[in-house]
Amino acid sequence: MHIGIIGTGNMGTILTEALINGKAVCEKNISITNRTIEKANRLKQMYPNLQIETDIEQLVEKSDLIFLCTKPLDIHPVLTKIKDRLTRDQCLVSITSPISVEQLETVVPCSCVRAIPSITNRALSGVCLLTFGEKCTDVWKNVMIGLLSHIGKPVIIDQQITRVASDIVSCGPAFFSYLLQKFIDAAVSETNIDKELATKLAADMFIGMGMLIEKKYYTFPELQKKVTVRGGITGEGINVLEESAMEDIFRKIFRATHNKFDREINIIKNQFEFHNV
Ligand SMILES: NC(=O)C1=CN([C@@H]2O[C@H](COP(=O)(O)OP(=O)(O)OC[C@H]3O[C@@H](n4cnc5c(N)ncnc54)[C@H](OP(=O)(O)O)[C@@H]3O)[C@@H](O)[C@H]2O)C=CC1
Ligand SMILES: O=C(O)[C@@H]1CCC=N1
Repeated sequence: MHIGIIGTGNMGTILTEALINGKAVCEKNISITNRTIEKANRLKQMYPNLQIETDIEQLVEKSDLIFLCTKPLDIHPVLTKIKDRLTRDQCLVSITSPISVEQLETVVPCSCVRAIPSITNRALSGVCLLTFGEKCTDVWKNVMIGLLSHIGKPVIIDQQITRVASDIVSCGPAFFSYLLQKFIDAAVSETNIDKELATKLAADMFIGMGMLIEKKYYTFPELQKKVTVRGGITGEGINVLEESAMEDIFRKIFRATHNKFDREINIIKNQFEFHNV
């Protein structure tokens, strides 16, 4: 199987690296292209057996499975360019949330999949969210599940929970590293610890906590209960969190991402409706 990757920005690069490092596919069986071709060339310096294609249509013709890794508004123009090169036997995968598999299916004749990755997939960990198009064949469904199992846990989701699932899986690493950064900064400004040590301690704590969850030793509530000794010090900190309207903050985050999502969906709807006129 030959894989084509359109767009080697942030996520296209991470996906390529993860597929190679996770031994999902050999370097030589991946072709990459990018609007600014230097970016694709940089990736080839790391993985010399990758194939570079300057012509997007040629990349599509030689690939069985094509990942579209551009930003949402760049997807429709790319689809318009490649649709006549795609055949029923191929499979097209979009990695962005505001474009549905149904929309992809209105433009291209092949199997369509949406696979929303997470930066955690770079460490061959975390979740990759999958939604299959109506016309996606069982063969391609199995290929996708098998392939993504090399870089994380594929989880099939319903279209209607796309945004919230993506908030948790894909935006989550940004949200929680932001909070961790604030935790470290406060430790440094309130005490005598230096930033380097505070960062190392916090990172190792986070990794350790992840292992506890992975090994299913504790659930999140159990973890809190075990650490919060009655009348002890952790409880003082938890009291501060409880008084800080944390729930409100997270509700606001989900509202903000969903509002942005709705705005993007409207712009994209116009692109696709115009196409189908
Ligand atoms: N960041 C994340 O954690 C996640 C991102 N996503 C999704 O991934 C997608 C990409 O995001 P991200 O990688 O951060 O964005 P980037 O801007 O880093 O990458 C997009 C790339 O697409 C290239 N591109 C645009 N148009 C074309 C074209 N016509 N032909 C070839 N290449 C093209 C751009 O080229 P150029 O260099 O010229 O700009 C750029 O390198 C988004 O839709 C996002 O929603 C999904 C899950 C997680
Ligand atoms: O399309 C998405 O939902 C992803 C999540 C992080 C950035 N983009």
